[in-house]
Amino acid sequence: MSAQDCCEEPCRHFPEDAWRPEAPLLAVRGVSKSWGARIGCADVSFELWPGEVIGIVGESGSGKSTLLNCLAGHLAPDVGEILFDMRGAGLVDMRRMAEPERRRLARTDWAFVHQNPRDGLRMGVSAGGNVGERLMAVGARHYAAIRGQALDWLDRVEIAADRIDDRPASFSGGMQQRLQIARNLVTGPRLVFMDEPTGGLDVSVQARLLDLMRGLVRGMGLSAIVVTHDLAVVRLLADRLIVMKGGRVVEAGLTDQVLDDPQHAYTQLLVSSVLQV
Ligand SMILES: Nc1ncnc2c1ncn2[C@@H]1O[C@H](COP(=O)(O)OP(=O)(O)OP(=O)(O)O)[C@@H](O)[C@H]1O
Repeated sequence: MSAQDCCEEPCRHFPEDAWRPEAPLLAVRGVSKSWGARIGCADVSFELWPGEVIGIVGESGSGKSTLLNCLAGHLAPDVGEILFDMRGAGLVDMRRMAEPERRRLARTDWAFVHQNPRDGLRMGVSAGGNVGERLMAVGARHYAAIRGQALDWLDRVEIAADRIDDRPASFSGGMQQRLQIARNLVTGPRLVFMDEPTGGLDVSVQARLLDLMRGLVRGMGLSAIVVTHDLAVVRLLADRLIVMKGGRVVEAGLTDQVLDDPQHAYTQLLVSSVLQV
């Protein structure tokens, strides 16, 4: 498939300046991270393709967060390569990237949705400011345009326009999480990391958030890596699934295949422990 026959212009699956048919967006090769004798994650390899969502699942302590934090540059792996398809420069090893460049990526092409919205929002800044700030980080300067885009994004995440000047501390947990998503997606990042995005929310709030996230992910053709212990989240969001146990990948494949016909005993246990996925 080519950019021409993918979707309407501009095509987010195949951005013109980054179009390389054979290049994954992210290539992870043999990544390991330990704390002393304790394994965080061990020898993890996979590729993420443009427009693809990969879910990482496993029980508590299986290494999901360690891996995600290595991928997002929050932790330095002990060994292994994490290659990102930089615009115009091809796959670049993140370990060789200078810190300012990595920070610039985190503000522009990458986004990180934290489980706790307080970790991803500026609680002392208005909702509109939280969204606008990210736009300013990529060069937006025109106040009316920034406010207009912030309003548009608040609407997309179902936050009423009259809350634009309110601080997130006055929002419910679900609203805070939706605001964090708006802040992250407003600049159209090429890669989104999500750490338990629905964790800590009531079940009904989770369902609404998941529905919203699915619409945004599919509508924007986002590439994302979603860490969760909730199989319902990956069933709805992820094209492919990586199952971790004890820091290692024990099974990987298309989400429906892995969940409907799990091959590894641990995956079978995970799936059977959930009544309905
Ligand atoms: N900062 C740290 N110092 C020491 N050990 C750590 C640290 N962070 C994680 N670990 C260890 O690494 C292993 C993997 O932990 P990790 O948090 O990645 O698992 P997880 O699957 O994300 O768990 P959870 O779902 O509970 O967040 C665990 O044994 C954990 O104790």
